Amino acid sequence: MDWVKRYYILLGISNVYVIELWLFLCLSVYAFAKAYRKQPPESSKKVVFLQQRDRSDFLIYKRKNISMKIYSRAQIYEADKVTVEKEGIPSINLMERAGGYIYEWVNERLKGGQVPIKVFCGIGNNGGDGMVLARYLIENNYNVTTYVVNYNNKRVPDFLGAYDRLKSATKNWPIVINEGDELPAISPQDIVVDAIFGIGLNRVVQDWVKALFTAINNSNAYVLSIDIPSGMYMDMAPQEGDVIILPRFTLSFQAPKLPFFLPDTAPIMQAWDILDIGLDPEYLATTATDVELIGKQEVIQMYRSRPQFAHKGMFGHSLLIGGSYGKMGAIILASKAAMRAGSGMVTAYIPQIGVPILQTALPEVMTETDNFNGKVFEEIDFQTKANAIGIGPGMGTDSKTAKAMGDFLKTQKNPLVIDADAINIIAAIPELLADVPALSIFTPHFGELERLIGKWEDDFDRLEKTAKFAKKHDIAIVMKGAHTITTYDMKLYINDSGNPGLATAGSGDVLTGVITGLLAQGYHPMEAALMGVYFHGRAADIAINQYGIEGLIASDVTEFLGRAYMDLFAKPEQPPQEEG
Ligand SMILES: NC(=O)C1=CN([C@@H]2O[C@H](COP(=O)(O)OP(=O)(O)OC[C@H]3O[C@@H](n4cnc5c(N)ncnc54)[C@H](OP(=O)(O)O)[C@@H]3O)[C@@H](O)[C@H]2O)[C@@H](O)CC1
Ligand SMILES: Nc1ncnc2c1ncn2[C@@H]1O[C@H](COP(=O)(O)OP(=O)(O)O)[C@@H](O)[C@H]1O
Ligand SMILES: [K+]
Repeated sequence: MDWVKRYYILLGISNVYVIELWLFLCLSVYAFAKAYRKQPPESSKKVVFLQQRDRSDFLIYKRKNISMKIYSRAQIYEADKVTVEKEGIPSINLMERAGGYIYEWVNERLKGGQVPIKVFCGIGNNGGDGMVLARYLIENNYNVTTYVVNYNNKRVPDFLGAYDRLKSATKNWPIVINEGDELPAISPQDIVVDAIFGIGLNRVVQDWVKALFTAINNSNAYVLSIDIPSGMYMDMAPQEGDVIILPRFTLSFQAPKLPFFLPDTAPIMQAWDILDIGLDPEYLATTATDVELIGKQEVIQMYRSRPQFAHKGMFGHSLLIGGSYGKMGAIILASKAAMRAGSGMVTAYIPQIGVPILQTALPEVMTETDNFNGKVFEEIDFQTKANAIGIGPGMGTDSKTAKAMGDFLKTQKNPLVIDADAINIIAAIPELLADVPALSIFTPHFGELERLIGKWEDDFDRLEKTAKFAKKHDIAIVMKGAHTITTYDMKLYINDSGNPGLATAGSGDVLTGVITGLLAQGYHPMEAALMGVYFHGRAADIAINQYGIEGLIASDVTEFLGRAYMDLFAKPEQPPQEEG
């Protein structure tokens, strides 16, 4: 190594050990500087993971202390704009931040593992996020191939900026895929990052891009979608022939998107999480949205605790009207649920034939009956001074009952809870709607809803038609199902609790009782509706720990209502402390 010696002599240093030490120090400084340059921005330490898996086969997500609004596309773009203006940063810095957060998320899980990662980027800002992620991965020695899916010649400036930064950081330049090119081979061992389309997708995707989506879906690779699965629209239902990327996981920025909760698209979302990318908190907090997610934090704000010297007269008298020969169980379920929801007193108004059944089943509940000895109601006339009335469970749609209900509605001024056959009667005789008190709460499942408002084309059409119907008649409509959505005054409230165990006979009757019981306690009808739906779902979420999803029956939900209340203020479980 003559050249090394000559170099030492040039520097006037003869002691070879000192030289080695000097070389070692230089190399260390260089390595440290290089490693430091690779770190994602400091702000990315604030990554917030909002959800976690409760069961591996069925996912129930929990959110941390964050109030969830569901923003429109225009509002997200505005949040973006306000954030960069307020922070005085170029918009590409926000993209860097978002890409840095995703990198952290991936790195925490892969810990440097050499799985082949294929990052597919579009040419918009979603593609830009993918480019930033790819650069961090490459700089940190992951095994990455980056692709540009060239579906449009309008490459946006921040995408181009991120593209240039990637090209100057590595010789490993992205492979551009154009229409007609052979699609890359994807193996089941790959990780695919889907940054092709984000919330900007606004029309049907070209066929060759659909073919790429299909290849990704058929590859069996682990797919991570950025912000929203490519091919899923933010504000409209999938169109005939659409292909949507099917991710194992979606990392969505700042807040969930509406299609994550709708029956046509939610099943695609195997699992998802929210990344807080630091959009302006003031804008997020003060912007009113048409859609909100209702979970524990929102319900805590509505909940009123009981004073020490409380007596039953302070918590209202619920009247549940329903039941018929063979269907007395429905009104029993509703009445008991009203008691468990905290109603001070409960009376069931039932046909005479049901009195012994109800009195045997529920000692706490009083009964009133009509003056006829039939199997169904022939009149609805009672003495009970009720604070809230729920009507419909098990009532039947006999013409005599329908006539009795019409007469009853004419006498009512306060909001009612209207369920099951009471909805069916109104759907069959729409003139009755004129006599329904303002702010009454209808609780239809999809079949009852269709009878009430007519057919719909898809989820978005259903939401719009239902919201308009509710607005026109000044009522609230609780669209029951997975992620029950309640609408009033053109706003939508998505429930965040519940599980498929609730798909069992009588669980809707329980919900009617819960909402009526809350209304009787003096909650505003919208509070009663939103809290009722939440508690009902939460009780079921707790109950399945004991009964399992298949084993859950409606009365179990009632039994666990108290636990759902207690859970409002339960401390979150602490993860086990690591030793050492
Ligand atoms: N605040 C945040 O949350 C932040 C969000 N960020 C990220 O930005 C993403 C949204 O980006 P984006 O607006 O550029 O849209 P993106 O989805 O990349 O699509 C690109 C363009 O494609 C076009 N286009 C639409 N449909 C088409 C079709 N079928 N076939 C062909 N072209 C079609 C359409 O343009 P058009 O042709 O209609 O003018 C569209 O603009 C967002 O999801 C998130 O990842 C972060 O970077 C920073 C903070
Ligand atoms: N897959 C599901 N996930 C969450 N909740 C569900 C699911 N299926 C049904 N539910 C809930 O269970 C209840 C069913 O009500 P309904 O169909 O009226 O039952 P029933 O007529 O038997 O009383 C509703 O509150 C609905 O939101
Ligand atoms: K995407």
